[in-house]
Amino acid sequence: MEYCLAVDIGASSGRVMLGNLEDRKMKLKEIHRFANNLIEKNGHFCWDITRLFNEIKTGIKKCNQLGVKPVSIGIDTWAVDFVLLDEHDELLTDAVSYRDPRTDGMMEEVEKIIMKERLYLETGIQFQKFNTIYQLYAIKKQQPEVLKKAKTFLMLPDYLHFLLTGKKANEYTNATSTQLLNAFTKKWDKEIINQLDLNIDMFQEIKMPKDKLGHLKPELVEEFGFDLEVILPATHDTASAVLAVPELDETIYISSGTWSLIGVENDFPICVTKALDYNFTNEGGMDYQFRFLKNIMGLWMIQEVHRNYEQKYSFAELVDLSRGTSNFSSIVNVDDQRFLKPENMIEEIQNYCRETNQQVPETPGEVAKCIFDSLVISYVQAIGEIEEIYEREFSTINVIGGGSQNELLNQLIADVTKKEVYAGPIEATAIGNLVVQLIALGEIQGIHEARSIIKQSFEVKKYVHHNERGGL
Ligand SMILES: Nc1ncnc2c1ncn2[C@@H]1O[C@H](COP(=O)(O)OP(=O)(O)O)[C@@H](O)[C@H]1O
Ligand SMILES: C[C@H](O)[C@H](O)[C@@H](O)C(=O)COP(=O)(O)O
Ligand SMILES: [Mg+2]
Repeated sequence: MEYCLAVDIGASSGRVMLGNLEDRKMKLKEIHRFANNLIEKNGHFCWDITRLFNEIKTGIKKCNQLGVKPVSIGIDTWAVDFVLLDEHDELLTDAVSYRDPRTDGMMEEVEKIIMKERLYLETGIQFQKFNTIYQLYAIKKQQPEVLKKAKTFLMLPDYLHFLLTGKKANEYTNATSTQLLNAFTKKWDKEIINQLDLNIDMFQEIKMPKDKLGHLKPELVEEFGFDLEVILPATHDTASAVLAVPELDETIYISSGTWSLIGVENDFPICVTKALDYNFTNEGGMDYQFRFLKNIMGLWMIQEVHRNYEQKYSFAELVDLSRGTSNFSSIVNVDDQRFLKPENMIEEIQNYCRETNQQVPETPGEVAKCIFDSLVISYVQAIGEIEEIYEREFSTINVIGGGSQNELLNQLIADVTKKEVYAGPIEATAIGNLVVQLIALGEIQGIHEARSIIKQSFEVKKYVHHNERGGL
């Protein structure tokens, strides 16, 4: 019975989870949790990558207090963001966030060189202004000397694994989110990279989930009191999360955290014109599966409202406050770019409602209800697009991640879609991270057995639509 460590760092919080199998059930223990947030550094919105690494080390050391010695560790985070290293393996860049405005206008600049249709056919990746391709193009335009000096490109989980082991590689699932990896060759698309002159030599070898990257640097073995082997999970957190969906047949998943990622799992990329028009993406998964999904602004909006109210209301309290506002029904387009990084989310929502001649939310409950109702509208739109492209209906929706604790939202989804809604596992990302390690260690045969174990190990709540409640 081996213990493994999964480190899941989302945009709002990180957690170090200890996992193992007992009687063919998965046991999961949260041994460290920490906040994550943007910081302003050198004029950009960044992640405090040094603090995040120190939090990981704090979590690893807590194993000693528990008297356990895990054998492996894997780290996953959000997608697209990266760092560049110089010839001495020192940081050339900060860990700039995808919410930073440095990529404003870059998609249009790239499109002057590579047509959208071609980029989509080669990579299958959605057009988001924050994709890695546009972040790198921004560096090329704004700091050309930095791109020229770069010897190593590492996405954030790659970099954290490098800090642990000294080994460099780009993990496949996260690399697909860059919009620079070819969906068919599964390798860096050298033609696209060279056409944009993005320094092809800095990209590293593509490694797959289950690959063993290496053991800890000796000084860390000394610091922790035990060794660990890095076994690559699906380092894109959503790729890990979807591995933990207990039942995928007939199911549309909603990975509900800072973002809402809504989609289905596929054996091949879907790059048809309609998928491009609806801006769906084909992110890579373990065993070369694809996640055909759409990004929806997600619970980021309520996170910002929580911050605007200076954490006066918990997320659960904001949900409860929204229940008492049934006569409030204003809706915003959650996917409007104005909500990606507004100065003040409450004011941005109020301005939107004012500009669209709708009732302006004034109380915390009204603001929260506007967000939850508006998210469901966007989910319904995406579900309709998925069923149109697949030319079939899906009978169930599985909400995974922290957002699956929002019982009001889960019920709203069931009421409006009239589909069965399953909520959980909450820590789907960490669970998906762990199953990959356990598969690599030979403790689980493969993803089918893993999903069966997950189904028996974790609570999933069911919601059905209540006729008397009606829709929105
Ligand atoms: N008790 C709760 N009730 C309702 N919503 C909750 C609760 N706990 C967490 N959430 C929601 O879960 C979100 C965080 O989900 P999580 O998957 O941890 O995000 P990420 O991985 O992006 O950091 C919060 O923004 C909040 O909206
Ligand atoms: C920017 C990306 O679209 C984003 O990272 C998304 O892919 C994702 O992984 C979100 O994860 P959270 O846990 O931060 O919601
Ligand atoms: Mg997450």
